Amino acid sequence: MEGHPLALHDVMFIPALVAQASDEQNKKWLRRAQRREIVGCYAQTELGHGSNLRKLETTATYDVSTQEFVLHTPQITSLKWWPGGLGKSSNYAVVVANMIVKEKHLGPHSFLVQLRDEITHQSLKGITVGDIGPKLSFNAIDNGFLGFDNYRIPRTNLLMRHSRVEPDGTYVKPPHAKINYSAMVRVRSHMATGQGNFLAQALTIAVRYSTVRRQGFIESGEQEVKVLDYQTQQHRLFPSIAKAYAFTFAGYETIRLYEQLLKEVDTGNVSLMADLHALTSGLKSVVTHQTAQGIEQARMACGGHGYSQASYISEIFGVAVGGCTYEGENMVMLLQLARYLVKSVEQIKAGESGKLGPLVAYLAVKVDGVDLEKGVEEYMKAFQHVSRLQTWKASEKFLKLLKSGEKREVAWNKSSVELTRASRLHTRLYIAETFKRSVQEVADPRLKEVLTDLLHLHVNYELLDMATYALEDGFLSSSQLDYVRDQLYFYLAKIRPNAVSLVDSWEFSDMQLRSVLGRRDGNVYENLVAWAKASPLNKTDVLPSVEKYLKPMMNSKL
Ligand SMILES: CCCCCCCC/C=C\CCCCCCC/C=C/C(=O)SCCNC(=O)CCNC(=O)[C@H](O)C(C)(C)COP(=O)(O)OP(=O)(O)OC[C@H]1O[C@@H](n2cnc3c(N)ncnc32)[C@H](O)[C@@H]1OP(=O)(O)O
Ligand SMILES: Cc1cc2nc3c(=O)[nH]c(=O)nc-3n(C[C@H](O)[C@H](O)[C@H](O)COP(=O)(O)OP(=O)(O)OC[C@H]3O[C@@H](n4cnc5c(N)ncnc54)[C@H](O)[C@@H]3O)c2cc1C
Repeated sequence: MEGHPLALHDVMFIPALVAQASDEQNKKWLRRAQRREIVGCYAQTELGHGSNLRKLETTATYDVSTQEFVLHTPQITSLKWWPGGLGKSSNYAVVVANMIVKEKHLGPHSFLVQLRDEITHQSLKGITVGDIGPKLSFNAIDNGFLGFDNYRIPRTNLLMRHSRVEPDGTYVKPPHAKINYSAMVRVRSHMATGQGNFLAQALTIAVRYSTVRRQGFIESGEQEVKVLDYQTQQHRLFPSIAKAYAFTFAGYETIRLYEQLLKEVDTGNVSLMADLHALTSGLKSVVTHQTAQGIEQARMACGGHGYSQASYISEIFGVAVGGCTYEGENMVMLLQLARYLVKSVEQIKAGESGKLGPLVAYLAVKVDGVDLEKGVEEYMKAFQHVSRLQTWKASEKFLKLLKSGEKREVAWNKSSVELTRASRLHTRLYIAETFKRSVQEVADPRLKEVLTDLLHLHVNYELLDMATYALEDGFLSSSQLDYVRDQLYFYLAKIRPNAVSLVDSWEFSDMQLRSVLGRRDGNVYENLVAWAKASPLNKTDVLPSVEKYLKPMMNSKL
């Protein structure tokens, strides 16, 4: 859970080679990387810039006389900073640098760069590399810094699957300007399943513990109740169980789309790139945020013992919450999706609704009202309505500011909170729709029934959470919201008997969970005592600090 120093080798280094190095280059590098003869990382972020890639400062200047690129770190803010596995483990890196050929700045490009000697592992001359120090979590990963002092690499170390620099310095452009961002798009495509998994771990711990923990009464005179029987506890945990399933289903879809994109790009078709970028930008942001919230609620649902490291939930939280920042800070990525939404609105206004992609076609179709009692399809229409309403409002705000003479960037900034709201609603619609589609496809009737309950819980919880938007223009009445609330409480109670099975079905082993509270056998109290006794502070009855500090204080006459 704390991460693995070679994680980025598998998660980004190899995928970057697969997607961006030419077949010829990969004959040399890929097999070696796959066999782990070389260990790599993905070095893009710098001390001064992470979000705004166009301002990366590391330069790769082509020297036509030697047919080499000269990598250089011009100032302190240009140091690579954060890449996982860079500090101590990697001897190679895919380095993203601003490429300069014949004095022309050609923007960020990826290079394979050797950092350390393959035998001694010592850093090479011209390279400064090290670890950035302890972090909130992920402390088994050596996130690192890296500087170049006019460090030379062969021309052929530019990853040349999509763009090239010929020996004479002729630049051959890629088929899409952002194709070099593919390693990030890949991780973003996988993040919904990855985060769903983190949320699932925390929920397994909290739900299991909530059936062991007895405290208080619902009806007087009986045995104290399992805390999972409280409606508030169910409300804290069950909507997140639904989300963990929903994120996993949505993630399967984005992984499939990414694989499709890879194949299409190889045949020169880059048409899916904009759609997938918009989709994964929004999904990564919403899923990481809701996962962090869900894990924190799971921790609190375990009361005092949730705060102990014996719960292990704090470590899961630390790792998962990193996802709000890495692979694009959430606000920045929500605004990427917002660009796509605003463009869609502009298309509709220009009478080109027919050209809209399937995920945004609903923006052009108005619905007057819904009958929620008819079922999930009507909820989908309600989600579409709130997303459409907010997307149009935010877009109109931006377009009006533009029309009034504001500069594009200023108008964008003044509309940005509203735009991020639109992106979230659009993404939550997508999650609900993929959840619905996935449940409909389940063949086993008993499984389908339980998952359908979770789906109903999800749509009621989500709609209630978006109620302000739905009430704003009178689309939903307050009596409809009362119906949504009643449904929500109905499904909380209906799911209760299946709650443990729903988390057990994720099949985490005790070794994976590392939680005293979430043990499969439920022997929480005995093991909490054993865990506490094993604490380093309990190795001796009297600590050295007693002689050193406590006694002088206690014996002092002052
Ligand atoms: C087996 C798989 C494993 C995966 C597991 C993951 C699950 C988690 C589980 C465990 C975790 C263990 C490991 C953790 C790993 C953590 C590793 C972390 C790594 C990193 O963080 S790497 C660094 C990531 N950095 C970023 O993400 C930077 C964010 N910034 C950007 O991406 C860009 O700067 C930008 C997109 C914000 C803006 O780019 P730019 O300035 O160049 O472009 P704009 O002017 O804004 O837009 C112009 C135009 O381009 C379009 N565009 C932008 N990007 C793309 C793209 N990628 N594809 C297609 N199109 C793109 C943009 O939409 C604009 O279009 P329009 O003009 O609007 O049409
Ligand atoms: C655990 C972890 C692992 C990482 N691993 C890697 C790795 O392997 N390789 C790698 O290269 N990098 C890695 N990173 C770096 C990571 O990708 C960046 O930190 C991330 O992209 C955010 O960029 P930043 O740090 O520049 O944030 P900043 O952009 O400085 O964000 C600060 C604030 O400014 C806001 N902001 C910035 N730009 C805008 C804008 N245009 N509009 C509105 N608000 C804005 C943000 O929303 C945020 O609130 C890792 C980071 C972490 C935490």
